[in-house]
Amino acid sequence: MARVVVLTGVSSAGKSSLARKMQDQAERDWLHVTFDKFISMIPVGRETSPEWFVVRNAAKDPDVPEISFTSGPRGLELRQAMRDFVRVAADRGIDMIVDDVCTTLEVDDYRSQLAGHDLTVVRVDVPLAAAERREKARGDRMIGLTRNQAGRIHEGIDYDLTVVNDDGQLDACAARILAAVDAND
Ligand SMILES: Nc1ncnc2c1ncn2[C@@H]1O[C@H](COP(=O)(O)OP(=O)(O)OP(=O)(O)O)[C@@H](O)[C@H]1O
Repeated sequence: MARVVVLTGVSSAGKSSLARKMQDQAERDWLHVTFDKFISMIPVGRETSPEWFVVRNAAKDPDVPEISFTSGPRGLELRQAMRDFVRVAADRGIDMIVDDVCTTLEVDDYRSQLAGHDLTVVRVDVPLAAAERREKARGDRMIGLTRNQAGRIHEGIDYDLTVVNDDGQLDACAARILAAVDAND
């Protein structure tokens, strides 16, 4: 049985940062599996297309940028392939921290594929203002993606744990998740 922690939250919530912090803090070796790496395997410049991932202006107010990012047919297959990979690696006994932006569909699939493993699904929350500040500061993110995800991704999901990764809270959030996983042992 493997231990798998799925970190889900809006873009710039700090999922990757948290995963790396958990790796630093933990004594055991966790593999960090991130959707960013799967996207980076697509030929550069072709990531956004009707086939892979579709970017649309979703602004309700012209002064408030909002961008929707949805999967085309190959994007859906790639997302499924990432979850399949997580299942295969877990079956081989590899402990993983997975960072992904999940809706109910993805969380339900992780739960069904990882039945028999020790799975903890964590909502990585953050005040929208802090996430939007980070989104701007990063310089490599589409402005308005965080706001669009914040309005829809958490609906109907039953989380095992919620952490609020506000500014300065990275160490504490990582420690809290690791403690929750250890408590399952
Ligand atoms: N607790 C924190 N305090 C301050 N800055 C933070 C905190 N957590 C993350 N950040 C910063 O926020 C930015 C986004 O973090 P990160 O890449 O971890 O987010 P993410 O949720 O993985 O985003 P994406 O889904 O877009 O990949 C980074 O610049 C990171 O340094």
